[in-house]
Amino acid sequence: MENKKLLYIALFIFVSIVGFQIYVTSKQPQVCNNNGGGTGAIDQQQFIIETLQQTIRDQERALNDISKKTNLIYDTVQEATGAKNGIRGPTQTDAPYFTNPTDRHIQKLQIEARINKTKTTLPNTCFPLDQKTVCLPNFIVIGAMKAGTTFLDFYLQRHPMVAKHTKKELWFFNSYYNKGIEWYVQYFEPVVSLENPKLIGEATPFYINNPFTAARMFSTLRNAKFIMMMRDPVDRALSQYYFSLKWIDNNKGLAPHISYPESFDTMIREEIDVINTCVRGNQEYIKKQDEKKRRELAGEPIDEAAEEEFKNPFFTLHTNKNWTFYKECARCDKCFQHGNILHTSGHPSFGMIAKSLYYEQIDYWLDFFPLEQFLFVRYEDLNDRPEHVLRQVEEFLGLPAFDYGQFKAKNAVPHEPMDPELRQLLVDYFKPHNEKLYRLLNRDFGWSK
Ligand SMILES: Nc1ncnc2c1ncn2[C@@H]1O[C@H](COP(=O)(O)OS(=O)(=O)O)[C@@H](OP(=O)(O)O)[C@H]1O
Repeated sequence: MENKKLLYIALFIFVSIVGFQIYVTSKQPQVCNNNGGGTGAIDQQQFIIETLQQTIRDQERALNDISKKTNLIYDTVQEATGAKNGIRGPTQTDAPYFTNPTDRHIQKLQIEARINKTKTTLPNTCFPLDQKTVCLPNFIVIGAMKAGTTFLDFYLQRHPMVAKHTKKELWFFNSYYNKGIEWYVQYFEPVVSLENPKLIGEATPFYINNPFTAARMFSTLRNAKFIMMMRDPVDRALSQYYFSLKWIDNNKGLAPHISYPESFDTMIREEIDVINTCVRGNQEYIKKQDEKKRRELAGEPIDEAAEEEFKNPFFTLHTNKNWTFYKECARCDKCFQHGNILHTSGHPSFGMIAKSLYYEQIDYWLDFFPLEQFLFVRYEDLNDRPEHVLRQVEEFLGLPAFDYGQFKAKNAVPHEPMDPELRQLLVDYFKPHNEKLYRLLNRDFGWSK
C-alpha cells in the first residue's frame, strides 16, 4: 500500500515535469536558422519534438528506476522522515493526474506516433554551424564488410529523398571520432526542410565490429536507424581474403608496410588458433583477476611477476606475428574489451572469422539500441531479388518506393572457389554462432549447414 502511494507520488512528479517541459519548450526561441529561409517554424518544431522526446525518455527511465527501487526509496523516506522511529509518516501529496494506466499508455502512444512521423521526414539531429544548419545521419549501414554494402549505398544514393554524401565510408565512429562532429557533417549535403525532406546516411562496414562505435553512436545518433547486411559467414570470409589481395595491390604506395597475407587456408587456421587462445587467455585473465581481488581483500601479498604474466595472456604466444589483429590483442589486458567483439580493424585481411561472428557483434549493439532500430538484410537476396531488398530498406527508412532501373553488382572481386575440406571446417566453425543468431533474430538465414 505504502509502495503504491510512493509510486503515485513519482507519477505525479513525472507528469508535472513533462508538463513543465512542454510549457518551456513551447516558449523556446528558434534555434536552427536555415539558409533557404521559411523553415524556421519547422526547425522550432523539430527542436521541440526532440526536446520532448528526450525529456520523456529521461522521465520514463527515472520512473522505471523509481518503481524498481520503490522499496528502497520507501525505506529511505521513512528513515528521513523519522517514521521508522514512530515520529511521523511519509509526506502526503495530491493524487496523480493520470490514475488510469490505460490513459497514460494512450498518451504515450500518441506522442510516440508524432515523434516517429517526424523522424521519417526530418533528419535526426540538426544544429547551427557557420551560419548554416547541418544535420547528422538518420541511418547508417553498419556492416558487414563484403556483404553488399557498396551496392546498397550506391542505389540509395540515387533515391531522390536521400541526401548525397561525398564518400560511402566515413569511418567517423570507428577511426575519426576525435576529429569532431563538424568534420563529420561536412560530408553530407546540407538539408533540412519539410518541403524537400531528405534522409542522410552513410555506410561504413567496419562500424559493426569496432568495440567503441555502438557507445559513440548512442551518445550522438540515438534515434538513427541501422542497416546490417549479412552474408553466409563462410563466403564472406573468402570474399574478404581476395579483397585484401586486391587492396594491397592498389595501395602499395600508401601502405608499403602491409605485406601480402599467407594463403587463405593458413590465415583461417591461424585465426581459429588466435581466437581460441584469446578466449582461453581471457578466461584465465578473469580467473586471476578474481584471485587478485580475493587476495587484496584478505590482505595477502600479490605476486608481481605472476601478475605481469597474466596481464597479457596473448602476448607470450604471439609476439612474433606482425598482424595488427595480434598486436591489438597483445596490448590489451584482455582480448575482449567490450562484449564479445573481437576488435580486428587495421588491415584488410585481418579478422576474416571474427568479422563473420555476427551474433557476438549484434548482441553487443543490443546493449545500446532496441531491435526495432535495426534492419537485417540477407546478402543472398541481393543476387536473387535486389528490388525486394531495396523495398525492404525503403520501408524501414520510411522512404517512398523508387524505380532504380537495372541493378548491377558493385565491388565484385573475382576469386577461386574454396577447398571443400576447408569449407567444411568453416561451416562447422560457424554453425553454433549462426544458430545463436537465428534464435536472437528469430529468423533462419539459411546459410551453409
Ligand atoms: N547485386 C549483388 N548481388 C550479389 N553480390 C553482390 C551484389 N552487389 C555486390 N555484391 C558483392 O558484394 C561484395 C562486396 O561487398 P561490399 O561492397 O560490402 O564490400 S566492402 O566491405 O565495402 O569492401 C562483393 O562480393 P565478392 O565479389 O564475393 O567479393 C560483390 O560481388
